[in-house]
Amino acid sequence: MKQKILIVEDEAAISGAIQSILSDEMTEYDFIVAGDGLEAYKLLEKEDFELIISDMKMPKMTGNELLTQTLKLKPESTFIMISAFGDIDTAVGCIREGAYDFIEKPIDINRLITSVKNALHREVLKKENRNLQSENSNLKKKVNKKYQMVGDSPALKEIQDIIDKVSLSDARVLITGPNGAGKELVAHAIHAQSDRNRGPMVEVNCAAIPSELIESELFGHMKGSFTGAIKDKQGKFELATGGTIFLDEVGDMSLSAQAKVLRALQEKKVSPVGSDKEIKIDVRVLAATNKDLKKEIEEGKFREDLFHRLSVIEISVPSLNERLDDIPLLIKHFSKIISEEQGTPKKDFSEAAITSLQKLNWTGNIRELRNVVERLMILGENPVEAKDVDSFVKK
Ligand SMILES: Nc1ncnc2c1ncn2[C@@H]1O[C@H](COP(=O)(O)OP(=O)(O)OP(=O)(O)O)[C@@H](O)[C@H]1O
Repeated sequence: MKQKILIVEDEAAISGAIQSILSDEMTEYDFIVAGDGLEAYKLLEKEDFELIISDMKMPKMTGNELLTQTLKLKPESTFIMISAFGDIDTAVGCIREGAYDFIEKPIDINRLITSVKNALHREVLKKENRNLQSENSNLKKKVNKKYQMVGDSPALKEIQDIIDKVSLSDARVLITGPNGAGKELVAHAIHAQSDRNRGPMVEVNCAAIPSELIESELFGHMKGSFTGAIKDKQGKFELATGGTIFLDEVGDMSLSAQAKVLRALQEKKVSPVGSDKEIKIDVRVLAATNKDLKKEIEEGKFREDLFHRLSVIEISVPSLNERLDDIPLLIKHFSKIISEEQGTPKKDFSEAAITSLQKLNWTGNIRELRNVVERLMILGENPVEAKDVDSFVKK
């Protein structure tokens, strides 16, 4: 079905001329004519028009009244006003009221065609923009869902509160806590909620990179700067420009790498290995560790100055054993996402099964709970019962 343009004009000769000229130029639209403002308004109540081209002086309802009433009814409507009485004041008044353009009579055909084409182009852009906005908000919802922190224990609520606050700033955050407790999730949530979410989130697992390569990994290198450097490579700090760098397992970084990271944070610049040029960096730094960094400092394994640079804010993620209240919601959450990911039916867990699970010792924290839920969904009955927990969860 073609989209429609409404022409509102009490002089049939003029509306006929406008209709004939525009329909020759724009064959993809249907042009409908109304003889006065009231007739137009009745049509507008029933149908949508891409554009309304309206005379000002008409019986029953003037163009100005039509403009005001229509914008109340459909605020997104686009109007081009036409008037023989066009003086600057009328034109300015119409535009101020919300009209897109104002054309004086006698109508200059080229001016009319250009104005109509521009208005329609603007409509296309408006639609594209609306689609992009809804796509963007769907994507954001998906990202936020992926990094959603499930749980209603006081400890988790406190963490969520801190995340909400630190997301508004660029402050460095050190996230501590045992393995599998959700440190990485906290880092992603901070990035996703911050203004930097349009930029990249670059993760570096400091424990997984051999100490002789960490400098090149973080700051990049120039071709030929060491054996194996066969081409120039950008470092993670540079790749994270405009976004966030997440230094996971930061407590496992060698002392020499720590010194270089400290310099990068102090000077907000990095130098690729084998280069004397310096690259300015604009990144937010988040770090995580399961080590007790104060103890590492005492033992001479971690630099105190770097610790203070990284831990402007510290978020300590408690073990699952310290927030057993979160277990029921986490089970529900994992059962849902596991069945979605694997296309298997969702399973319920009986009250007794949940209570049994709350009595276990969760040394592997939430990661371990997720694995156990997955195992019980595969091996257990539906609903999963306490006896399934006894049979399939060895502790
Ligand atoms: N509150 C939570 N709600 C839902 N899922 C969670 C929550 N906390 C952690 N998870 C999930 O548990 C798993 C382990 O979390 P994560 O990787 O963030 O832990 P970690 O502390 O960074 O672990 P490690 O120190 O071993 O790297 C992930 O699959 C994560 O999505």
